Amino acid sequence: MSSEKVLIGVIGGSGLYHLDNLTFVKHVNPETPWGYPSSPITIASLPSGTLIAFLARHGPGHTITPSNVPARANIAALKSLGVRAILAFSAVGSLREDISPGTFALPTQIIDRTKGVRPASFFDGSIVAHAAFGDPFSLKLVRWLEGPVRRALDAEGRGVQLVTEKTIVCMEGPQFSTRAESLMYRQWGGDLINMSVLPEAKLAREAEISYALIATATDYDSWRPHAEAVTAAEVFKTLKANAETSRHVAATILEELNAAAAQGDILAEETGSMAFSIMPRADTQKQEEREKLRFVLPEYFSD
Ligand SMILES: CSC[C@H]1O[C@H](OP(=O)(O)O)[C@H](O)[C@@H]1O
Ligand SMILES: Nc1ncnc2[nH]cnc12
Repeated sequence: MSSEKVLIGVIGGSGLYHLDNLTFVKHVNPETPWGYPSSPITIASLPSGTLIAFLARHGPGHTITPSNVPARANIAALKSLGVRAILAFSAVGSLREDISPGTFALPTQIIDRTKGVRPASFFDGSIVAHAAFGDPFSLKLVRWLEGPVRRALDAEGRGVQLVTEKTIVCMEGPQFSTRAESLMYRQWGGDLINMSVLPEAKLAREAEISYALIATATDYDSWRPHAEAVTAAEVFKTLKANAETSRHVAATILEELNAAAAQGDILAEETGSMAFSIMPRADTQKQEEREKLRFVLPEYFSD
């Protein structure tokens, strides 16, 4: 564990393997009870000297498939550094005509289409917990982000639009969806699609970390009649510009985000949220399981 606490963690997705305008401090690679994170975590300082943590979800050279991202180690490692709020970025497909490639979105709902092959809980032994997940993103954090992200996009001057209140489908991959699936997700109410927001968002909730996603649209997936179905080449066309804009957004808002997290209100929904989710059998809990869980939730599993 680090002695310097870092409140804000940033997870970079496809195309976003580093941030700009930060002073590099060090790399850390905490071993967690769930293994090592996707990559060493970069600790960097903002102009004020405030530290933030950056983690590349697929590794710095994009060598980890969405199904193999060590999400438990990633979230546990960030929590061990003191992280209380995560701003995650993701390249996503659009399921709506008005969300054109290049658009940024702050989703508020998720439809889970992963296939049960990803470990999705810290509670996989005999200590049972049922985290609330009706609102899978931290709504206070999402609402807070709207203004600063919109202002950052306006200031960049590329005309990038921000849309809110959207539903993201998380599919297993690594292959993209069929046309029939893509059409079905639209009927279900999906607006965006990726392969990464789960189990990341679930694990952040279990670790009592406020979590929000900036979804950056790269393509129209495969639902449009008479249009090509999505290919990786199509995604790559927009990925670089989206990553540049993501870096601009991060550089613009992180100082303010850290100040808001330090003040506390945007963390309020998640802090303490697991207190009534863990089945109350402390007397029978196995010591080795308590030790593992102490790594992410010291509040509930300290002796
Ligand atoms: C490169 S296309 C599919 C890939 O991109 C997204 O990654 P991330 O969410 O980490 O930006 C999507 O979820 C898939 O993993
Ligand atoms: N169409 C798509 N489906 C799933 N994940 C994606 N990431 C970027 N575009 C995607």
